[in-house]
Amino acid sequence: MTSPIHVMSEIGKLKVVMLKRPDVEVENFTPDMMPRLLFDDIPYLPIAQKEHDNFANVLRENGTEVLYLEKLSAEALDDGGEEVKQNFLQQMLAESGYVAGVTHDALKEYLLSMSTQDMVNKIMGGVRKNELDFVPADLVSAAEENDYPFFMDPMPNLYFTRDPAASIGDGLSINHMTFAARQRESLFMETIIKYHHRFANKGLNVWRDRNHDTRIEGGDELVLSDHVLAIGVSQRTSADAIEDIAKNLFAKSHYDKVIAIKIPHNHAMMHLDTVFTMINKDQFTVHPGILGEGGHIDTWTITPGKDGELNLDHRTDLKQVLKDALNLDDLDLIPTGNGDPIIAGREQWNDGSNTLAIAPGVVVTYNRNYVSNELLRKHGLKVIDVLSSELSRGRGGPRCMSMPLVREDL
Ligand SMILES: NC(=[NH2+])NCCC[C@H](N)C(=O)O
Repeated sequence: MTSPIHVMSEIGKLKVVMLKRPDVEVENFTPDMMPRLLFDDIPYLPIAQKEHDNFANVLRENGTEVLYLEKLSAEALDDGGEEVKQNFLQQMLAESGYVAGVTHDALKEYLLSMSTQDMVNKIMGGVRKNELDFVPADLVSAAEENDYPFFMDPMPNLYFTRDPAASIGDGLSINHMTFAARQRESLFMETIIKYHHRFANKGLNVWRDRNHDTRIEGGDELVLSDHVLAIGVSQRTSADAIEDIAKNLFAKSHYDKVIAIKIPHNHAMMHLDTVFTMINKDQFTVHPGILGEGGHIDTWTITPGKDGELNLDHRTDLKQVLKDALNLDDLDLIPTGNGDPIIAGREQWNDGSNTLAIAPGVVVTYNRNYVSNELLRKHGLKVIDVLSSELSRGRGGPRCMSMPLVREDL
């Protein structure tokens, strides 16, 4: 039997993927909450959903089974039974700021009065104060800022299923994320892996769990082969988390090389996959803006050292580093926006480098990045472009919006 998670590359034919259909969480906030929630605009929900359904259909038409985070989460809680559901809720409330107390109790009662699916959707969508027939009378609540409309914030970034967890080999990392706006997200994946009948007790390896202080996100974790990973040192992933996961992988898996790639620490390029993705055995997209003079960039190739320690090799020629790690004679680095500074900047902002390979040389991209798409076609790739006007407002593209669970081996 194949493992429910099996991902040995970025490009093997995509067999099973997990998505999250955007719902009320992407519009249940005001402009002043946007920076904190990591959004630059508020999507128009009906169109965002249409676009997302288009994305899911494209994947299905190409032979991929599409699973949904929201559905798996509810099923996992039902599979786990009453105690699991109670514990999940306790943890979610604690991470939302309510370890105990009157508000905790009122929220718990409110959420438990719903079906499991409605409860999950409600937690994802956010709980407003005016939904509950309850005004907290304790000092903590009274002393707090009263105008804030939410008891529990919405989680608008959930449709970027790539980030809270990442499939690697026959296992995954469940991530401690950087910003508070996203930290609760990975609790859903932890619950699915532990209790959903499709995943529980199937020998899955958790290479690193969410109980850490150091930060890592799936947008930075790229599976280049069954031996090599690339991980971004970015706004969202810290060097110490990379060392930690490298040590675990070297000790327990067939992975023996991690290429750490340092990218600018900013919102436009928050993850490695916003500036660099693998799309074929010897082809990558790369945003020219991350390469310094002469095309150089800081990379550290990490390999197992003595007594569980790590060896580091610092190099700046990305192309050569990749060629060496993947045993390739040549390699095609395709620049976002064809290298034009205006187009590259604009199309990178709209996730023009954030391609999802669904087979070697076959990629799903946003249709709005037409210059980059045309260039990919010129380089021999099959490009399937999907609708993107509203989805792109969350600052993530097809790779961010998908968590591959099973890919065919190459
Ligand atoms: N893998 C990715 N590039 N994900 C994009 C995530 C975008 C999201 N708004 C965030 O800032 O977290």
